[in-house]
Amino acid sequence: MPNVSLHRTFTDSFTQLPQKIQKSTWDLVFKLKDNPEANGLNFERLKRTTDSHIYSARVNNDYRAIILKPKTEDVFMLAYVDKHDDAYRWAERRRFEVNKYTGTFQMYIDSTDRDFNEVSQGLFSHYTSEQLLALGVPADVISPVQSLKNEEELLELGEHVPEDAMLALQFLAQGDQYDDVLETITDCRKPGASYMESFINTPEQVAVITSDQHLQEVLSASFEKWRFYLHPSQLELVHKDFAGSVRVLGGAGTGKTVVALHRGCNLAKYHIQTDEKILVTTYTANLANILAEQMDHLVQGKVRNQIEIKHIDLLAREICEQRIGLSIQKLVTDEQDNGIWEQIKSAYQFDEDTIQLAKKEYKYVIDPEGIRNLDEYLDVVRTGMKHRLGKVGRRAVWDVVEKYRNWMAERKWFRYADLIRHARIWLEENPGKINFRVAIVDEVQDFSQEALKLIRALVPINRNDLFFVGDPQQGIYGHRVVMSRCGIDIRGGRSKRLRINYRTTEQIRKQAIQVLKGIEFDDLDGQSNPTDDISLLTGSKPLIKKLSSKDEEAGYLVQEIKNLIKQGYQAHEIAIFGRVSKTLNKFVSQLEEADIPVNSLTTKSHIKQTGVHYGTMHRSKGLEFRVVFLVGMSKGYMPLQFVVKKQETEEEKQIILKQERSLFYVAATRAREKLYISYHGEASPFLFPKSHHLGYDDLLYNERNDKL
Ligand SMILES: Nc1ncnc2c1ncn2[C@@H]1O[C@H](COP(=O)(O)OP(=O)(O)OP(=O)(O)O)[C@@H](O)[C@H]1O
Repeated sequence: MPNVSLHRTFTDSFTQLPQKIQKSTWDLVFKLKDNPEANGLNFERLKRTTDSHIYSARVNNDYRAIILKPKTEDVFMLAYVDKHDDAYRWAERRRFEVNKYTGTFQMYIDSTDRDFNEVSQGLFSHYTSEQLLALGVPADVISPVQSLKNEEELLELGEHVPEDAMLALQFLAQGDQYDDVLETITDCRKPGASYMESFINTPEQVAVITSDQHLQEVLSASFEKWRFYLHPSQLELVHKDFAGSVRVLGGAGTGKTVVALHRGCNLAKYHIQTDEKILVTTYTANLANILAEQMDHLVQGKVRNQIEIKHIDLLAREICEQRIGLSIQKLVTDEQDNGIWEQIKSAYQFDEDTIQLAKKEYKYVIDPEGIRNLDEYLDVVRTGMKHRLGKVGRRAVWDVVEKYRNWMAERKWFRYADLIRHARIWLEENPGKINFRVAIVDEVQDFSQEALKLIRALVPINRNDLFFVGDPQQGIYGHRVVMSRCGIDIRGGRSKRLRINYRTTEQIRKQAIQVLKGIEFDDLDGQSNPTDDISLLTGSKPLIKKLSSKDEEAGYLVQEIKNLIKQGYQAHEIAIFGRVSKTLNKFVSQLEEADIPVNSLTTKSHIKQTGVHYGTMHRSKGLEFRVVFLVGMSKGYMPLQFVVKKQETEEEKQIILKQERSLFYVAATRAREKLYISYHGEASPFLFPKSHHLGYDDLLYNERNDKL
């Protein structure tokens, strides 16, 4: 029986088909698998293609599938399906090859009839043809590549370069060392491959079908690519047996969540005992919901039940209520918490300076370090705090803190951070009372030190015990952590990076990342963390639009959304984000007036299949949409002048500014295909950053501007 494989372009084209045609295509695949000679398949070689082993097969009267059938091997690879003429046109100039240097399967559009002149100061002038060949650039593509002057021209070559070679070239263009790029390639590929071997070497593009059930799964799934096409760099992280805890960092859209889900699923299936459990956790409730939904796609039944998915606050709350027996009268928000400090001040007649110092010490030292008593506070090293605070000062601070804590305890009021601390202390004092065999943590950059210690206390030290994924550039909650100080020991080989962005186009990624230029991010363990990803997709440049008033901006938004819907975009594939929810009201009401359905994104809401989604930029975390509008991006509102201004010290202001930059980066990278940024009055300095240092003139809201 022949082996059947599906190329990613086949799954892409399949999803676009009407349901009836999908059914016929499905029948075709099964027939092909059983007997390619069967009547009615019209399995015939395409004459016009550059390759002699490309065939078409009949789906029905109108539709054809394009299939690769090498002469010497009993394998079929389905490459594309579409209406007869469109399918033929798609195949016409497409080459299907095994690269003899990398052993990868390569598909690209022939461009040998064009003239390319080698340039002396080109993008790749300092590499020899041999060096480029070794990276997997096909011989025919060497001269187009050597004619390139800049990165933009490289991206324009698009499908004329095979995907794996394009990635290697993009990394080189970005400044990676040649040897490093070559090593990454040779690490995961094997030269001298047959077609079948090349499919296996290229798992990000070709799904090799292993059984009828597998074929059923691939065909009946709704074709989320991430379920079947993983890059070797992702697959390694899913399957590798690690001696201890692992941290995977990568920019937005590099597939960290995808890897975390697959790894959780893989460990649950093959590595844990039936009475053991895996914890999958993240920072917010709605992200935990999304993770649970996606995990349901990967695994069901008994194995799924061994995977518990919960956000960290809920986990801590359950431990506090169900294990420790805490009775929680009220969960205090940040705003209410500020009010409590004010009350302590007037009840005990503390002066403003003492209260402010105590608050700051609580926020940056006592709370993050999980300090329980004065002795611990007197001993602690106040990491990151610029001003010395001696014993007398600390005693004075502790006097206020004790009163604050008593105030909360008497009323049985808690913040989530308190619940995390209580749960952590209880777990450390009661080892083995709750055990997970493995914990997988998504969005680790948003976890506090206490939360990380809680995770550590939940999982005994073992092989593959903890798996963290995150992006320090997306830290929007201001936690400063050093993982090694939380009992989490990540040695060199277990600190990994993902660098290929699968979500956003390179143009959107570039616009988003420029706001972080020159800003230092560490790897959550004190070492620097580079920002050097690349995107696989290309598209149009983000559109930045200046409007003269808020009304005009709202009108513009409505018009653009109407246009997109006319072009075939569904309303739910579009999202609008603003810095604060108040900003959005006007925009939302105008959309409603124009009869465009809308959906608010709240803490617990799910992505729905109807209506344009809207919410604050904080709500955009972890989500993705085909089109994103960032509205109200005016000076004074991005970064939000009010939160920057209310910080006491310059140092605190800079911390908030960094968070605001990250917030912009997060929201902009939610866009898969199109990003629209609009403002009225003066532009946010994040839109056209001149330098990474922002003076206060760049931030202050100009009172003459139209109010948002
Ligand atoms: N190998 C792959 N092939 C195709 N699509 C992929 C692949 N890996 C990830 N994706 C897709 O890329 C998008 C981003 O993936 P994912 O959400 O895992 O990224 P992330 O790194 O967690 O992003 P963020 O940090 O921004 O939340 C998703 O749509 C996902 O389905």
